[in-house]
Amino acid sequence: MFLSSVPARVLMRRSRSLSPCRALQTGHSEASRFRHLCELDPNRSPVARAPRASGKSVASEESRVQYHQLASRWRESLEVRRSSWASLTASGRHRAGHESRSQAASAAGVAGVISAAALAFCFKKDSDDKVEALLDAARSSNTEQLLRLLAQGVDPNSRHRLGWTPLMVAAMNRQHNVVKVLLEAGADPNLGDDFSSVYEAARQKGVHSLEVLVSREDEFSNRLSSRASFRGCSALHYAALTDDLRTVQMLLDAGANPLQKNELGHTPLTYAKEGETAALLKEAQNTFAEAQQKREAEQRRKFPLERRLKEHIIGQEGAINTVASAIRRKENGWYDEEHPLVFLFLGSSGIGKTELAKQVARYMHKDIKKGFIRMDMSEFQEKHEVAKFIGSPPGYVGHEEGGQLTKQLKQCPNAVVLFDEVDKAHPDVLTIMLQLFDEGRLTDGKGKTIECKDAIFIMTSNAASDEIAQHALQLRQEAQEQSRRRLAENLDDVQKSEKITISNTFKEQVIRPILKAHFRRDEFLGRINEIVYFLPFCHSELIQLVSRELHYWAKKAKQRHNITLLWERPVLELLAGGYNLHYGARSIKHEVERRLVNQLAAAFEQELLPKGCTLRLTVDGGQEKDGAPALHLEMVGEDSSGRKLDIRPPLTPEDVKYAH
Ligand SMILES: Nc1ncnc2c1ncn2[C@@H]1O[C@H](COP(=O)(O)OP(=O)(O)OP(=O)(O)O)[C@@H](O)[C@H]1O
Repeated sequence: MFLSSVPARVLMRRSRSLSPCRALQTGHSEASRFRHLCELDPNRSPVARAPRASGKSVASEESRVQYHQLASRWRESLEVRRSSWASLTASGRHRAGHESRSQAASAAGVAGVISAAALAFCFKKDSDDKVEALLDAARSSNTEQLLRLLAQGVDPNSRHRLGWTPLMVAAMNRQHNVVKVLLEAGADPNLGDDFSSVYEAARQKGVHSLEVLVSREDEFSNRLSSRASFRGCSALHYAALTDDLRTVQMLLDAGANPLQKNELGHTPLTYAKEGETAALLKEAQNTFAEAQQKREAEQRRKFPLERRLKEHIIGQEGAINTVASAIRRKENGWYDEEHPLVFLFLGSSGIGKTELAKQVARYMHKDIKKGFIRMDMSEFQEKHEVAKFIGSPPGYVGHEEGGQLTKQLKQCPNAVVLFDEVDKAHPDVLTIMLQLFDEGRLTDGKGKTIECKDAIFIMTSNAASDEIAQHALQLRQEAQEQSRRRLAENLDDVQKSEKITISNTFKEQVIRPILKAHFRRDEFLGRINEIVYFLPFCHSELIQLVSRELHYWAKKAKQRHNITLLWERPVLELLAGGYNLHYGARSIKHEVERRLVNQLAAAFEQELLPKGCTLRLTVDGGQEKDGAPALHLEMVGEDSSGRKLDIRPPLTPEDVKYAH
């Protein structure tokens, strides 16, 4: 366990003379000098400076000695507490063994529990001790001990309780042999440090910052600033910090990524001094970037974006192909780098416009939270709401808050930005968007400009959705008629008949005038790279949607109640009948909830579903109130026979009578 409470007496002494907090406040306090910590800008080099030789350095040397004496005393007290715990559990184990022979069964049971807990504690303690020993060996360059522990199966990637790994320790302390042994044993050179700063770690672990400081200095390095943040630093960052060319080379040879950024967004090169190490890292960055580009291109070839998108989106093949082609042009450098990519997604509600935008963001960015910005444009219908969009100018209310769009774009200038229901936005907001699309930059209320030429802007609109839906239905009908005629000759054509394409004539003669009327400006439409059409679902797509929804509930039933759900094609057909053109996939979700999930919940409440049972969904001739065939739940027996569940409607006529 960690040092949990620093004795008050010690704390008082420390806080008067050695407090890191005081060092932080005064900057030039005795404490900060004696500890060699250069309290530099925490965003820049976190390496400690060498102590300055001054008249006061004698005093600071005394304090240093005093501090290390205190630290060793805490360490002793920690050891005492550890060993008393161990002896306590050991005696528990012994007593438990003794009692199980001589006392009653109940006592033996209790002792068994205690001994199991003690055993678990001992195992845990043993493995914690081994990790500690490994870290210790890495720091003190005890390769013999290191090899022995690794041979015993201690994970070379295990972490100190404050977050660093043995490889980081070795890199920071220039222990070349240790670095070599650890890399050979499978240590990952790209792991990032979980340790942030002394104060942050103390806050997170709920312990005194002094304890963290002692650990960091004694068990990692005493050459680092306590204020700087180290989260995300890899072994390569630490090797660059100490200007250790040999370790840098070894880590790079073992596959360390020189482009990896820590939490502050710095690569190892940021911390390297000008010279051989920096030159090596620069070269490695170029080589790594080239190799990475090749790998990504290979990945894209093997697993094209279209396929990735189709894993999440049912149907909408035309939309997926249009978007994927535009992104492919951008990724391969076949695009106009002066302008961001702009799409307009058209189609009725619930057919995958938002979902496609989200999937594009997921593909482009690992951090989907920052990489996907969603703006509901119905919130910007009034002229004065422009200020909410990009922030108010100085002197106006809310100036300090900044704008909703600009704030998020600043954090991720190449985000995927979704402008939902764009046709609802005020014309002044559209003017700002036009500037954004045209110039690829935006100036916020504070006069700061954000460059976002690499962003992808997606607008959605329900304008012309009825016309698109009707046109698509008509095309499908025509295609079906045609395939019916061909059916006798060629069966393969039946499936293909569901794929339709919106004609250019329809786009120009029907859609464009509607969009013009909505946006009232040609230049706005002219800045859109692709207008993407989302069509109503065809029958086979509805079946896929229903099937996906049923699998979702089947998984939940299994996980939560260990109930297995089975169904066959007629169930899919029945539920697909609940499709409503105006609500899209949402109507399928509602239909499944209404017909199936409601019944499951009622049966569960009436205790008709024992744990581990198997239920089959069936469709029978009986009709529900709306005239549709009824969906029933059958309990499946061991011989596969089915017994229909008699689920009472939640509100029976008797209930109604009593309610009155
Ligand atoms: N083509 C699709 N494939 C799979 N799921 C879909 C599809 N279309 C819609 N959904 C699901 O339906 C829900 C609503 O979809 P989405 O938010 O994309 O609708 P939308 O077209 O943006 O409509 P709205 O403008 O009403 O938001 C989501 O849960 C989504 O996963």
